[in-house]
Amino acid sequence: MNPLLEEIDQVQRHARQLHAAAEVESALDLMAANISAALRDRNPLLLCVINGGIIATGKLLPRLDFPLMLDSIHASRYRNATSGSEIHWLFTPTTPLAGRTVLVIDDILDEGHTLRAIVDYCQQQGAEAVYTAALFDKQLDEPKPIALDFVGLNVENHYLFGYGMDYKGYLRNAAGVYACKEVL
Ligand SMILES: O=P(O)(O)OC[C@H]1O[C@H](OP(=O)(O)OP(=O)(O)O)[C@H](O)[C@@H]1O
Ligand code: HPA
Repeated sequence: MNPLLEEIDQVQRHARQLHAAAEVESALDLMAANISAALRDRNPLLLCVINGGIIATGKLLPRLDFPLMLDSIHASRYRNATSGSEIHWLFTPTTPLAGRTVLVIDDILDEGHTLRAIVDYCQQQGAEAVYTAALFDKQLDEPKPIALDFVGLNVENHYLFGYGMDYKGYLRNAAGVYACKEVL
């Protein structure tokens, strides 16, 4: 077998499930209700943070029954690795942000540098208000440079995969939240 696929298989087989799909789906329901209450009358522009935010965004959209627009932004800090470095901007939204209420949607807030940079970018583009949502907020001991307006679940401090979160580019499609076994 391809050595990377073999590693992915090992990681998946040794991983520990932290949250089952049903729990994440209930968290999405609650998140959508909170987003609706806050943004129903704001004609918001939703920004999906590619790649990780695709599942969170795709699952939230049909739960929101008010006028909204969708665009995306691609900022990557991990680039298929398990620790972050500098942010690479791969593309920015084509929809003008000036004067808009923007809701940035991602899979996970980890150290918070990616979301901080995206919010700064939206503000520099003249957005009137910028809200943030992530399906998961990793519980760290250190303070983060940004807090979420809408969050699904608080998650333990491990390297995770599933519901959009990847291990070396794979396992985003896992239907649950899994912690990789720590390599000591
Ligand atoms: O809070 P931080 O420590 O900045 O990490 C969170 C970011 O890291 C992941 O993206 P990644 O850079 O792995 O790109 P991806 O979306 O393609 O997975 C995730 O989707 C968030 O955007
Ligand atoms: O725990 C994580 N898993 C996957 N991608 C991530 N990006 C930041 N933290 C994580």
